[in-house]
Amino acid sequence: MDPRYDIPRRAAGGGGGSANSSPALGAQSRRRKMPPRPADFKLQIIIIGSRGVGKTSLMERYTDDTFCEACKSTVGVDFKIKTVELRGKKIRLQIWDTAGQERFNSITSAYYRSAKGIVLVYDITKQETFDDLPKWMKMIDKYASEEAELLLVGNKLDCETDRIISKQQGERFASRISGMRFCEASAKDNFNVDEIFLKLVDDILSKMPLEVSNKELSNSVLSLQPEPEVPPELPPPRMRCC
Ligand SMILES: Nc1nc2c(ncn2[C@@H]2O[C@H](COP(=O)(O)OP(=O)(O)OP(=O)(O)O)[C@@H](O)[C@H]2O)c(=O)[nH]1
Repeated sequence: MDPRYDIPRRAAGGGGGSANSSPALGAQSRRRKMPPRPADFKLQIIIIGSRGVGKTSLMERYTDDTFCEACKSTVGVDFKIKTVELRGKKIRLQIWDTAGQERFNSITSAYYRSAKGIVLVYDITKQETFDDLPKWMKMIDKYASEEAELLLVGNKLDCETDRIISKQQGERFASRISGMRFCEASAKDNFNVDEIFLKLVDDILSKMPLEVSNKELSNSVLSLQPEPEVPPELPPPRMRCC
């Protein structure tokens, strides 16, 4: 993986060995403990694509390193937060996972506008999820910001023997859309999952003019009051369970 993608790995065993320290040392280290540095930056990323392509699985693999074999379909939208460090900045990522079912489009479309990055997913073993891509591009054109970074992901790479959509087909689709990147991944095998999100964030940061990023930076540092996780005009996301 690119060494610039310097993400804090979840500490194995939960917290630097303090569980084995003596009580006195524990108290001492507690006194010395610095409060975590607040995030410099907030970014929203939205995951879209047809039903069952693995949007939730990619999000959960990235944020919690878990995989669910028999998940329920997402209803409306769900989200997770993950903090990453990139280009010397601490970035708080808000990742929106949207329902693939068309009947939720009126809810999910409201979340496109604020996304700085869009992950469009299809399933390499399901032709119809690839055929649906132009429909999702129409949603992007209609509802997303023109500046949003786009990444096309062919998921379920672990199912190579059932593959219907070749890598070249995915590449060709992405190459026809200005600035769209492409990769294949497997949420199940945890292949290319970190890379999807980190590459997208890196692209977002790299295209931000310095003055804009400084402005956004100071805005986010100044607005330390709790921010609403959901845009106020939108209904709260409906959570799913596995
Ligand atoms: N083999 C394999 N199965 C996967 C992978 N990712 C997801 N799945 C499975 O595909 C099914 C659908 O996954 P979800 O993550 O719920 O798909 P989704 O796109 O969020 O679906 P909707 O919420 O209905 O839009 C589940 O049974 C997952 O276990 C993968 O990389 N490989």
